[in-house]
Amino acid sequence: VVGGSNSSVGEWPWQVSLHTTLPVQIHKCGGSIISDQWILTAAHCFENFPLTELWRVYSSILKQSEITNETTFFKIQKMIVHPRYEFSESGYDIALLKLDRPLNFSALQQPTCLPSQEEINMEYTECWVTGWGYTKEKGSIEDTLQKVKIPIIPNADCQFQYPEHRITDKMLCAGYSEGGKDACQGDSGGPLSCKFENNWYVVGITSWGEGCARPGQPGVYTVVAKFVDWILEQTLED
Ligand SMILES: COC(=O)Nc1ccc2c(c1)CCCCCCC[C@H](NC(=O)/C=C/c1cc(Cl)ccc1-n1cnnn1)c1nc-2c(Cl)[nH]1
Repeated sequence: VVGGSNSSVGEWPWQVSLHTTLPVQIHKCGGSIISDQWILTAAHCFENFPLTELWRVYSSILKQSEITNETTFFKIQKMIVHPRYEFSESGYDIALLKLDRPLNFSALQQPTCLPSQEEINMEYTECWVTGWGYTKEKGSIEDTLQKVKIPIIPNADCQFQYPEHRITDKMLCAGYSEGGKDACQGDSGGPLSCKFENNWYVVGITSWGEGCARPGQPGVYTVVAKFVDWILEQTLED
């Protein structure tokens, strides 16, 4: 996250850190708790790491330094990548992870709400992107979970800013025309969380952008509302 600040304990209790263990253990992506056994994240995180055995899910973490060999984690029982995903910039950048066991909700780990399916993206006026990603383009993973408030912008404006891309209705863009605040490498898969009538919703999944926090190059997010049917089909089936 570029231009953000440190989150406090329990501020984003649905945020998880997804690690792979080989060749060394490192943070790879963010994710969001949406039920006691399901994590919502980005499909692109698994492109070169499709084996569930290689992944660890850490919840109720504020600092990456809290993670040691003794820290408990969840294994992934099932990984569902959207069947129409090809690469981030063509959309459908969404995946579901079923945990090997249900997690117990607490102040530090609990689900966020899925948005309703109506097109109300523009009514969200309080949206934040969170993650342990870089704070500048050639950065490194942050220890403390970062947060930054970023406005959702109309897709028409976003399409003008990305003339070589097709910004679909299943993508949303968020950013400041002057840049300076954005997601960045290591944040993907994490939530764009919006507060609406005193509840928090995972409105977007951090997906891609041209550089980080550049003027006129907003971040592009998967519109979760467009996939609620798919999410329910995949998760309620179990
Ligand atoms: C010590 O541990 C580490 O350094 N870990 C570690 C450190 C970094 C990374 C990994 C692990 C995961 C790589 C593979 C999966 C994921 C591959 C793609 C992923 N993209 C993003 O997270 C965000 C993109 C992004 C999203 C928005 Cl909305 C706006 C601008 C964006 N950016 C444009 N340019 N940079 N950001 C990424 N993530 C990383 C890179 Cl490197 N790129």
